[in-house]
Amino acid sequence: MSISAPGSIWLVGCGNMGAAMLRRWIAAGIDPASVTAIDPYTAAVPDGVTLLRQAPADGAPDVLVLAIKPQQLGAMPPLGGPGTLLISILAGVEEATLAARFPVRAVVRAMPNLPVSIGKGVVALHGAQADAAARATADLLMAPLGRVEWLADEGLFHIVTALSGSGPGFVYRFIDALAQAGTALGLPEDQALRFAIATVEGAAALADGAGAGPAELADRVASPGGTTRAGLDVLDRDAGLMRLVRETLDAAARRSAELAEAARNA
Ligand SMILES: NC(=O)C1=CN([C@@H]2O[C@H](COP(=O)(O)OP(=O)(O)OC[C@H]3O[C@@H](n4cnc5c(N)ncnc54)[C@H](O)[C@@H]3O)[C@@H](O)[C@H]2O)C=CC1
Ligand SMILES: O=C(O)[C@@H]1CCC=N1
Repeated sequence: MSISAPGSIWLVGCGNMGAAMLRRWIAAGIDPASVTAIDPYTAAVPDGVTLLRQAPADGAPDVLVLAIKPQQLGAMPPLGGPGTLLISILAGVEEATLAARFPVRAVVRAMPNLPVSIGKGVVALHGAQADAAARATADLLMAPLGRVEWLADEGLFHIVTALSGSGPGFVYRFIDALAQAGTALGLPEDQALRFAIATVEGAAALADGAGAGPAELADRVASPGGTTRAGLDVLDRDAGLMRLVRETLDAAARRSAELAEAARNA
């Protein structure tokens, strides 16, 4: 997929996620000269991208992408102008909070996840006041990052942030657990990790477009009286895995709501 920049872009915060999105945009064909990264600490940006240690005192971009930590919002000057589209990836921080702080034309919230750096991320979008042009620009910028879907309701961001925003972190824990269990049972450590990663990658790829839900796919792996059923019986005992994952998402979603409240009061 090749795209051209929708005008000038200021990327405020070029850490893990900001840099991941930027790398993907450049790979997708956005002219690096159209991007200014603003970050007091980041080590480097891709060739051709302008790096500033603080935001310019005047001027405004066509698109302002906010990728700082939610806790850093209070220190932000009121960037943007009447023609600017603000896209924020800040966990929890609400559109109304952003609109009150930044004098922009439109606000779109986005919740990406780390695999956007290889174009296999998930990006959820919402913009209650965003017009068709703003939504089209957001779609254009997010398309190279992976699966992009608009949310029907801004309140759903807490759940999406827990599921797909934080989700890679939870999946990495599962991969680690698979690998460590394999190692504990006697496999060489590096081989156990390679097999765990390839198993999760292959299982996810197969589930996408398999025409069957994950429960049915699990049954297809589990031969009656076989090894998988013996293992699934452990995961399913007292709905153990289901409960653990539910509590995990609950905790993450609750934290998102706390971040929203803190930003409202910042
Ligand atoms: N890491 C992830 O997987 C995801 C993160 N997010 C959101 O992305 C945002 C950034 O998260 P990360 O990239 O993980 O954090 P990070 O700490 O890696 O990046 C934040 C960047 O902001 C810079 N920064 C600090 N103060 C600044 C200022 N005054 N002006 C400009 N830049 C400043 C820091 O130097 C750093 O490079 C957060 O709001 C988070 O909720 C959303 C989805 C996934
Ligand atoms: O942990 C966080 O707060 C951010 C938001 C989703 C993923 N990372």
